[in-house]
Amino acid sequence: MTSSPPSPAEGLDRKVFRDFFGLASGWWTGATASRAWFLTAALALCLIVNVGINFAVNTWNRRFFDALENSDTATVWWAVVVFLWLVICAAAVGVGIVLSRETLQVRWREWLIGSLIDRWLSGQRYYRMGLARTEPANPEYRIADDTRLATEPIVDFAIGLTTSIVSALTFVGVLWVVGGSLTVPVGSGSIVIPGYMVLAAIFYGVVMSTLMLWVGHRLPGAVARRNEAEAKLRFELTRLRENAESVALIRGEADERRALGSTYADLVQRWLGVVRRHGHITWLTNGSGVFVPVLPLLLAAPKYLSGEFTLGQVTQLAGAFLQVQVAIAWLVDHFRAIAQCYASMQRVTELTNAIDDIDLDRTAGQSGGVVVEPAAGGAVVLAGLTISDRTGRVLIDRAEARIEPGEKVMVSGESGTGKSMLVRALAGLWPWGQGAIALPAGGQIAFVPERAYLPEGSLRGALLYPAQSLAVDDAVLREALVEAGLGYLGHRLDDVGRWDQTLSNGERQRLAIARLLVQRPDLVILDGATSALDEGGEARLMATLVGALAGSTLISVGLRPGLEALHDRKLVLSRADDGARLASVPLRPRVAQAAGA
Ligand SMILES: Nc1ncnc2c1ncn2[C@@H]1O[C@H](COP(=O)(O)OP(=O)(O)OP(=O)(O)O)[C@@H](O)[C@H]1O
Repeated sequence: MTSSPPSPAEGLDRKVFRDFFGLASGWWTGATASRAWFLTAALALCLIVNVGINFAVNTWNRRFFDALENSDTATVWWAVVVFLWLVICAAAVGVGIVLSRETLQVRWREWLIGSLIDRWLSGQRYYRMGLARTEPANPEYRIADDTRLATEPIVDFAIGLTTSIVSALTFVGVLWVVGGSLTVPVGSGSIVIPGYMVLAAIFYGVVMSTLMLWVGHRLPGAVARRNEAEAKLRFELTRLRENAESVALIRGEADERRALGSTYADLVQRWLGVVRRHGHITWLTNGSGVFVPVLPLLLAAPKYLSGEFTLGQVTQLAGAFLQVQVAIAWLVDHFRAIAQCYASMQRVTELTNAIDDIDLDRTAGQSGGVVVEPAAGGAVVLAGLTISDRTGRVLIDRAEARIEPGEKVMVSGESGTGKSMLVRALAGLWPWGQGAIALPAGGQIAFVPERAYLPEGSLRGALLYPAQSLAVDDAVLREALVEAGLGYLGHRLDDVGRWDQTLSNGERQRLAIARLLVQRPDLVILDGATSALDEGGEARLMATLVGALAGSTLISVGLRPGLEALHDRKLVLSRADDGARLASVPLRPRVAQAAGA
């Protein structure tokens, strides 16, 4: 059962922003910089022109209402024509904003996904994080969805911020110039408040934003916790699907249902927490939504009634007040999106931090790390190889071995003595420990685990994987299938499907061996690669492999004793308290057996 997802701290952590922007700003500085800056500049230009159009509409309002008040028919008609042009310009700039904004979002996310996938896949980090148990839950969701949920709102924030600043400067100017000062009688004298509409607009905006921050500061944490619970539910459903056969065979549905029910109940609780906080925020947003259009009319009313303002000026001031409000309180409008975005940024940075940590682990292992290097001469050499786990517990102690080119060596030992660890170390996937492994330089190396990976696609693709570009004749592929005991699949080379699901365990293992017969690597390392076959079938398949790859070095782990005859030597791991010991045991010469097989 997976553990409950961690609850992110409430509030916003600045490190998350720093880490995320450190990562995501690479789009503007790397090879993609010219495209990134072009889209950014295009968007900024559209936004500035858009504020210009808003200013023109605001001025238009004043002219139009003044003309109505003065029954000036000629100006009213002129205003109608100008308005039609303003509509066309507003529509065109709107299209410009949508296209530049969405293209920027798509391209930025494309870059971010690409760079995350590169970081995740390179150096087998996707696998090593699992081994080290430091992988954050659902990395695939973080790469596929959180990148979108994090980047899209940031672009929208940037748009809101740019529009707000330009708009605030423009319309504060309108309020200042058109609104003028207000003279308030006090006792026998009076007080003059200069730019009173500006002061009122700024005061109202700041008060509302502060209230919003105060009421909404717990929302980001609540959204992050809900997203974690969503991710857990998805993970558990996926895990159930992946283990469908095992669960179905032991009739585990009721237990799974109970576990899923408790996960879903937790999600619902966290969701309701978000709903409650949205409710609190809506008090403010809706109240303010009704109040804001009326407030400037109330503020302008005294000067209109005293004849200082025309109707046009009142309309213009009301519009400008609203624009300043929207500008100052842009945070209010975007609060929910910030919360959503923060949670996703956090999930992306958790993944990149885990990736960085696994690299640190590799280079700064307590004992210097296992060094895997190519060496001339073609031999596989283990020199002072100690393999430990991440805590420093020694699993294999100071192993020494030299496997000559073409030699066939069997690695055996009781369960848990570290045979698979040795294979991981040979593959460069287990960094913890010390000592050195030399592998043949330039030679092709194939690792075949117990459950061979078969990609989706044609059978031909599965046989050639990962050397898809290898030009191999169909006859050779069919011959390999026949030799591996899969001759009946020979006519299905181009059949596309999920071969990993349609083949049985034994067939999958035979296919992995057929792959070796096609690709003919110089060094083959098998880890339980034929364990699903019956003893006779395994012996025949191994004899075929040994015979076909006579010149290749073979290291095979976990094979039944009956196969000793096909190997030159045995490396035996024997359990000891301070780490298993590796010893070399000679076997009878195999030439005759292999040839006779
Ligand atoms: N990811 C891991 N992190 C820490 N320790 C691990 C990890 N995987 C395995 N081990 C431990 O390392 C030891 C050796 O495991 P390994 O899988 O290499 O044994 P093995 O000899 O291949 O066993 P078997 O024959 O049963 O497959 C075991 O004690 C196991 O618990």
